[in-house]
Amino acid sequence: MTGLTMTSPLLKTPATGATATVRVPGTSANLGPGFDSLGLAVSLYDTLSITVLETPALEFELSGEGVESLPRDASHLVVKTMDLVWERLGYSRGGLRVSASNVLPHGRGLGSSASAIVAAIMAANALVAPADQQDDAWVLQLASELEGHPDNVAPAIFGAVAVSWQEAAGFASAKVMPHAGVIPVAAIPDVELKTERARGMLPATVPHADAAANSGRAALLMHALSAEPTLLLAGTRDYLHQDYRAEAMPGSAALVAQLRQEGHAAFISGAGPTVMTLANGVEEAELIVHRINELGASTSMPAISGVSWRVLRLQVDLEGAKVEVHPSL
Ligand SMILES: Nc1ncnc2c1ncn2[C@@H]1O[C@H](COP(=O)(O)OP(=O)(O)O)[C@@H](O)[C@H]1O
Ligand SMILES: N[C@@H](CCOP(=O)(O)O)C(=O)O
Repeated sequence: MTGLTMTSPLLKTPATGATATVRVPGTSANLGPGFDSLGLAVSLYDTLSITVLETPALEFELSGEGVESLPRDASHLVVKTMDLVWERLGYSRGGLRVSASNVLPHGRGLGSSASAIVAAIMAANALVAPADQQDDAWVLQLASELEGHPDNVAPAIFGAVAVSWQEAAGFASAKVMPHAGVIPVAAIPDVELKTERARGMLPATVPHADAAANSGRAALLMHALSAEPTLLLAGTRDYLHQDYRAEAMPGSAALVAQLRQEGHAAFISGAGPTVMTLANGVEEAELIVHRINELGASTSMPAISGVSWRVLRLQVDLEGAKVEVHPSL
């Protein structure tokens, strides 16, 4: 490691030889009625390691999701995001080795782009001189700006359940610990839906009655999630986005409807098409896993069985993204 050097009178460079490693959870946003504001972190993790090279090369060691399709140049989301961080902090990039082990599926509503942005910001921030490093509130602000909404990035940074909002001063978020009985079950279809496309399906305005009903459910959901999980089914009812997007994910819409009819708190995870269900305890979680597999195998509901589902019983991640630097700066 050669330490921090000056490339011009104005720009510093990150410490060559140092490696920052970030482990970042995936997230499930909206949780039904919390469009663009609520999200929770789940126990699926991407790992990103960035090494600052002495040469100007960009090297990529990618594995897992997106290995065939992600760019291997400065247009890679991680590199673009790190460049922006360093520009804002008065640094310039030289060469980098980007090693990414991607577990989060892309375009499925589990916040892969948000987690990649958070990991990149945290890695870039950890590689500048300690005096230039920024706090988590700064990370939240920049990540929300880049993602366009805070509901995925906040739980990816802080873990647990995040309630996020925006005002003149910027984005902010409160961390809420879930009741220990809450278990997320993800049903991930083998089809992708870009968040951008799903956002384009939303109307510019909604009826006041829907907005009012949605506010009540969002408030109820926070009580259900933190104190009374028997109310999760009522608390996860959404009026603002799921119906408008259903035609882009008919199998997911059918699965949500069927699980809710059977009494389980199912909703579209983020912009979809993953279906997330919040179980109240292990017994209900096992029942939900069994039931989704059964519906997927039965010919009686072709909208559901026409899709191939990967069903995962998860946990709520309580800690959020973690970064380590070797050797330490
Ligand atoms: N780990 C990653 N590294 C680089 N780019 C990523 C990564 N994860 C996601 N992306 C980019 O984000 C896109 C998916 O974003 P989006 O449509 O918002 O879906 P998601 O719900 O998974 O966030 C991918 O197609 C890819 O371009
Ligand atoms: N509130 C956003 C959430 C998008 O989440 P993602 O995991 O699909 O990126 C929306 O509903 O558009």
